[in-house]
Parts: sequence; structure tokens; C-alpha cells
Amino acid sequence: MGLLDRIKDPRDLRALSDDELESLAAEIRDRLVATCASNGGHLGPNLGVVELTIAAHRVFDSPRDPIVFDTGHQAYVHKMLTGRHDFSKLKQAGGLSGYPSRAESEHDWVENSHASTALSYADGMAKAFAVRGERDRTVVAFIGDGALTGGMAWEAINNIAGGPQTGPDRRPLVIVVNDNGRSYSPTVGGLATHLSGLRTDPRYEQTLEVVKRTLGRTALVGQPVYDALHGVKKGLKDMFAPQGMFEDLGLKYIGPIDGHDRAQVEQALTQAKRFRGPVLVHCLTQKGFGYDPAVRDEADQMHSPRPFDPATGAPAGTPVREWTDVFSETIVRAGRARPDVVAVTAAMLGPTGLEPFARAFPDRCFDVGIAEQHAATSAAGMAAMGLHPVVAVYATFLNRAFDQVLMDCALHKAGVTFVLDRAGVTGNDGPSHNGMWDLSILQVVPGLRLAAPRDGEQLAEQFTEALDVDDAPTVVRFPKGAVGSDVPALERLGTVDVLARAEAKDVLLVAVGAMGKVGVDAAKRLDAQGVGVTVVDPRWVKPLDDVLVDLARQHRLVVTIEDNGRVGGVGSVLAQKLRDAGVTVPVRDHGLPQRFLDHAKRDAILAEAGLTAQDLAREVSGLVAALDSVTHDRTTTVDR
Ligand SMILES: Cc1ncc(C[n+]2csc(CCOP(=O)(O)OP(=O)(O)O)c2C)c(N)n1
Ligand SMILES: CC(=O)[C@@H](O)[C@H](O)COP(=O)(O)O
Ligand SMILES: [Mg+2]
Repeated sequence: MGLLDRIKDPRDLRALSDDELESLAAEIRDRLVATCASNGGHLGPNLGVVELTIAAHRVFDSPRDPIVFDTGHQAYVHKMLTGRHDFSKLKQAGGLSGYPSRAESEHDWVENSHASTALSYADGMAKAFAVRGERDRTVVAFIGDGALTGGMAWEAINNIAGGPQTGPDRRPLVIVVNDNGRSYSPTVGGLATHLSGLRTDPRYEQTLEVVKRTLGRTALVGQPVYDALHGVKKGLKDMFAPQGMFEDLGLKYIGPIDGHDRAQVEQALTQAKRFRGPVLVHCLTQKGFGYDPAVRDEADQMHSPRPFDPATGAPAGTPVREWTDVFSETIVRAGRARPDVVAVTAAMLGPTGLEPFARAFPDRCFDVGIAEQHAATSAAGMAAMGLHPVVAVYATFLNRAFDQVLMDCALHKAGVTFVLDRAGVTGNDGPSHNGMWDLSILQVVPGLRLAAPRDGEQLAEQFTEALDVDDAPTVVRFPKGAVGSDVPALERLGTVDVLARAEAKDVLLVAVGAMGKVGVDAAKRLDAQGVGVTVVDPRWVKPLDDVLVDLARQHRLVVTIEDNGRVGGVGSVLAQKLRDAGVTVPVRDHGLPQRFLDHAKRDAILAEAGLTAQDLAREVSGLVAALDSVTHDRTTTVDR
């Protein structure tokens, strides 16, 4: 049994010698690489926090001292040190979650994954301890330099720094800034420039050491010299170090320190703990530390690789064409045709497919940091001045910017196109990553137009249509993964594509976006059972075309299918539209159950929700049989 498997509780770490702790760190890294090589996962971020996490667990008393991880993608090491050793099914059904999970351990207090929230949680916890009189508990919040670019982190810092900084009322809260200079790609913005200035300027550290050593001998140098040297130290800090900024806000600052020097980190955290108030400890780390392929991977230092060969870091399996690739190519084409098209990303240039656009048009692509709200409103500003911004984000992260979409874009009739990747079920990233809300929350936005392309061809076509709308926000949403082959249409009625048609007009099946293929396959199964199905893809799901009302009138049953929560989704909006039009045809809406879905493979979640051709066909045939029996009963009654 290795050292790691003997750690059942973080307290076990305290008995280990320096050598053992070093071996433990190596073991942890081996396990991280092996796990992520087979399952995929957040390798680079976790390799970078091995020493920080060991040190934190040695200095603080988790779970009594809550350790909160911002975003949570870097919590694998924390899991390993809190008794969770079986990483074999990481991010798979029944296995460990890829983020902190309260169901897994009392050491996990929050299960975010949306960035920049940890300092707010920590602020609240520290306030709660103060109110409850539990002043011996310290809250520890880990936050990356990337997550620090999010506005919410600064709202929290404003509050933390605004609280009592001295005296008995101050609240013990240690902010561990894990500064690796990277989000996915290098962190951008003024703060990043400030932090990186320090990282690259060794003069500060060296000179500070000399000053510190001299100051330590105060008795020898006498007060006037001490004062002078103290002034030098302060001047150096102000000149080189970001602590000027943090201290100006009123926060005690320790650092910068080498985040891979466990002993040094422990020393800094112990000092911070003793302070019994809010302290920021600035640690410099390297993403991917200790695993060469990650360190060498300039694109994102293996932030979140899919399965790979552990010997080389090379991706396993054959690459497939993904929805993101189609968008990526389409926006480059659009950029060539239209000089007004600009792109915006919230720190996800690579994952959203904007990298080729950024290479082709470097002056027209803006990485705003993890700042979805700012991205939306800044895009509205660009639209006001005659540009057509394309904001590319994961569907789940647009939730954050709802008010900005509603008020700053829609109210202003701003021609901004939001491209929502990872819409619908994403699966293994768990409840916070499923993009299953957008079709509902965006339905309420006046004027907004929303496209759900069913295949790659439609994605390109509808994205281009969206760019032509300059008096309202538009949204194009598509799922994660392989795009598959195109699903051809038989004809187009208004904005609606007819994908399949039968002699009998039993069922109108409205298949939203990527559910188009499921709809067509279900119709084939139903056809074989003698049930006539017309399958349509509305393409634009907001507003819904009136053609759907006419089509509904011609059928006995309307069935909708979408990979979005059922409440407020396209199905329920269509039902309302039909009611308003006086259409009495029954409507059955299929979507995701309105609850947080545990991590599992995407297909398994869709199957569990009944969003497969087989399930749909079974359900529809049951509904048609029920209608038949009602009709039969009525006929029989009349006959009698
Ligand atoms: C609100 C939000 N937007 C985007 C993301 C996607 N995302 C996940 S990790 C990450 C980078 C985080 O950088 P940092 O906090 O520095 O952590 P690191 O990975 O460098 O350790 C981003 C942008 C997210 N999780 N939440
Ligand atoms: C933590 C986070 O938000 C991302 O890193 C996410 O896990 C990546 O998901 P994809 O693998 O779908 O890009
Ligand atoms: Mg970082």
C-alpha cells in the first residue's frame, strides 16, 4: 500500500516527515495522470495545487475549518486527502464527481464549478462563524488568477476588506490565490498584467529577502535605520508587488510565495491562520507541474484533456468532427465576409472554437476574462457602435448574464449574437454543467430570437441568419460532442423544416435542435407500427412560426422533444401558443426532468430521461393507442 492509500483523514498528513510528504506528492501526481489519462478530467489545474492542498490540510482543520475551492475543478487532490481514493470512475455514473460534492464528503462545503463564487461563500461562512460566536474556526478559500477576473470575486473582496480588519471582531478568512498565470489560456486583463509583472521580476523577492533579514536584526541597526529600511520594503512592495492593491483595499497580504515549496506554503498559511482575520496568501504555481506533457502543452497545459496516452500526453482515439468545429469554421468565413463581425469570449477562446477567428482577426477578438456579464453588456456597447458581436459561451455560463441579455441587449435592441456551446446535456461534468436552462430562461426575453440547429449544415445556415439580425439579440445553441451527419429536410414551411411525413396525419412531432435525428428515427419506428408521423424541426424556437399552429390543426396529437428542462421549454411555449390559437389537439412535451442531473455519460442521461428514438416511439404509440380507444369508445357510444 502506498502512502496515499494510508491517508484516510487529512489529520494523517501531520505525522508524515518531509521526505514522506514529498513521496506523497509524487504519488498524487501519478494518480492524477493515470486517472485523467483513462477518464479525462482536470489534470493541469490539479497537478498545480498538490503542494498547496497538502499544506492547507496540514495547517487547517478541515472540515471544521471549511476549505472552499473556487470553480472546484482543482479539488481532486483535496478529495484524495479526505479519504476518497477510488478515482477509477471519476466523472462517471456511480463514481466520484469532477467537482466538490457534499454527497461525497463532509469536507466539501460547496459544489460550484461556475467560477468566481468561492470568496462570497467564504465571506458568508466567516460572517456566520462570527454571528454564532465560533471565532476559533477559519475559512479557507482557494481561488485561481483566472477566477479572480470574475466580477463576483471582487464584490466579495470589497466586502471582506470592508469588514473589521483589526480587533476581536475581525473574521478569520484565508484567501489562497493560486496564481499560475492561466485560465485555460493565459489569463488576460489589468489584474493579470499586475500579477505577472511580479512573477517575472525576481528583483522584488531578492531585495525583499535582504531587507527582511536586515529588519530581523532591528536591535542591531537601531530605530532610524529600521524606519528607513521599512520604508524601502514598503516602497519595493508598492513598486513591484500587487499587495499594494490588496493592502490598499484593506486586506493583509502575504507573498508572493513559491506554491510548489510545501514548507514555504505551510509557513505562510500558518502565519495567515495566526492573524485571525482576513488574509490573502499569494502563491505562484505552474499549471501541469510535474508532468512534462502538460507543462509543454502551450495551448492550455492540459486543463481538461479527454483520455490520452499517459506516456506522451497524446489524445487517445480518433478525433471526431464536433459542433464546435462547425461553428469555428463558420465564424471565420463570416469574419472574412463581414468586417463588422467581432468575437467575444469569457476566457474560453479554445473550448468555444474561437481560436481560428482570433488568429485570422486578432484585432476583432476579445477575451474578457471569466466575465460573462461584462461580455454581454460590452457586446451591447459594440453593437451600439455598429459592430455585430458574437459572444461565444457555454450554455450553462450564460445563466450568469441573464439580466445583461434581458436589459442591456434586448431592451436596447442590440444586434448581438450569443453562441451557446454545450447546450443540453453535457453529462460527465455534472449538474452545474448541463446546459438545460437556456431554452426556458431565454423564452422570456422580449424580441430575442433563438435558433436550435439540428445539424452542422443548419448551424452554419442559422448562424449566418442570426448575423443578419441587427435590431435584437439572437442566440444559436448546440450540444457538446460529435456533430454527426446532416439530417435533410423534405421541405421548408416558413422557418420550419419538414423532416419526415406519412400518409396518415396522426402525430405532429416537433423535434428541437439536435433532437431532430431522434425524431426522424422515432417516426420510422412508428411508421412500422402503422402510426403516421410528421416530423418538423422549427429551427427558430423563438419566436415559433405560426406554421406550427396550422400543422397542429391537421394532426390528432402534438408531441415535442427537446434537450432542455421541461418547465418553460419549447414544448410548453408551443402548448401555450396552440391554446391561444384555440387549437385543442392534445400536446405532450418531452424534455429533461426539472432537477439537477448527476454526472454520467451524456447518452445515459438522455436515455434515463426517455430522450431516445426507442423511448419516444414507445411513448407516442401508447398515446396514439389511448386516443384510438377514446375515439373507438365515442364511436361505439354513438352507434348504440
Ligand atoms: C462562470 C464560468 N465561466 C467559465 C468557466 C470555465 N472555466 C473553467 S476553469 C476556467 C479557468 C479558471 O482559471 P483559474 O481560476 O486561474 O484556475 P486554473 O485552471 O488556472 O487553476 C474557466 C474559464 C467557469 N467554470 N465558470
Ligand atoms: C471547469 C469548467 O468549467 C470547464 O473546464 C469544463 O469542465 C470543461 O468542459 P468541456 O470538457 O466540455 O470543455
Ligand atoms: Mg489560473
